[in-house]
Amino acid sequence: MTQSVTLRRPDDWHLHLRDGAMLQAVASFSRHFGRAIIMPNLMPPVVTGAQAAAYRDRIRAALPAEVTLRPLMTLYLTETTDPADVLAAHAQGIISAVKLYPAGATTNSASGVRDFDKVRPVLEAMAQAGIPLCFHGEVTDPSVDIFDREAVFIDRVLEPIRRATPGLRVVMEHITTSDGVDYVSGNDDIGATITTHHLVINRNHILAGGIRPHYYCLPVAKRETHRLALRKAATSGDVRFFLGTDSAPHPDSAKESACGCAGCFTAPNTMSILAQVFEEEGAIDRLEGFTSLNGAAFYHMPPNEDRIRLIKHDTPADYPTHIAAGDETVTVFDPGFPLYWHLEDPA
Ligand SMILES: NC(=O)N[C@@H](CC(=O)O)C(=O)O
Ligand SMILES: [Zn+2]
Ligand SMILES: [Zn+2]
Repeated sequence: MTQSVTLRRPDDWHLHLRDGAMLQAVASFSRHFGRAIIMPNLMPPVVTGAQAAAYRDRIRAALPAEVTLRPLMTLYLTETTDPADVLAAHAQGIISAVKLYPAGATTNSASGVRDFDKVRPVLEAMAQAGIPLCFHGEVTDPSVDIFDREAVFIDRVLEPIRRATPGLRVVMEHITTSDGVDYVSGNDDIGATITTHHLVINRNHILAGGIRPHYYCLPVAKRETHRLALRKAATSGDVRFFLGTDSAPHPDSAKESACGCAGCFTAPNTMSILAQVFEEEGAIDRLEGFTSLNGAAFYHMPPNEDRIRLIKHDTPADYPTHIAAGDETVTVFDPGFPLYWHLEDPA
């Protein structure tokens, strides 16, 4: 008997599409999504409404005509961001959210925030206008162990900012710990994205039996208990948790290096992997909430009207192991198991 599941078209609430040749190479791998929150950590970053509008137009131009993916733009918050520009970009429908990177926390985050008091006026304006703030939730204090940086961020940064700015709606991006799950579950005005890869790998996958640069991302995958907590949260039906793939392509030459950069490229096979994960958890009926309903509700947008279908076959789906991007290659995330769920689009 063939198993199949029909979902409202999913959305990706955290996606890196990059720019230039990389954008051209990766954009259509996200074609099965209805909308995607586009991360602004380009070099240089997307900091003004005008830059966001120009980047949105480059993304649209990179997508084939038949692809319906709608890019939802974000601004990269800096200590000199002008609250009036944020409000205007939002009022004009150019941006859907603002992204806060603690300076130095992750790829292209050097222009991020060091002194959180400096961004208080912007955050207050955002709270008033109902503009969501997306956090890369890790402290950068070198004395904090890399595996503890998310938990420490909650206590030192997230909770104080939320207390000081009542009504600010925040998304804790790509949570990786049970601390993140517990914090989000116990609060209002907060949502969390969970990536595909953090539902699949723990830190052993990166480090045991040889170092695997294509499993290295930030926040770094944690121990198995945390992966299990993420799987439980994603499949729980709690509307605060939704999909943000954090698909983050890098050239293989930059990953397979003495100082390899962070990011997993999961756009091509994300939906097949998620169907497998949700099936394993006995929660295939909750996949739609996670991929297609909860995030839209958080962003106060209607769910997509059209549907996609996933069908379980006897033979694994055929995904590329690498794609070409200009003169470079990019490795596609390998979940380590065969993918029997095939995406059929449209239903
Ligand atoms: N997640 C990652 O490991 N990398 C992202 C940045 C980010 O989302 O933190 C990237 O831009 O490559
Ligand atoms: Zn991040
Ligand atoms: Zn990201």
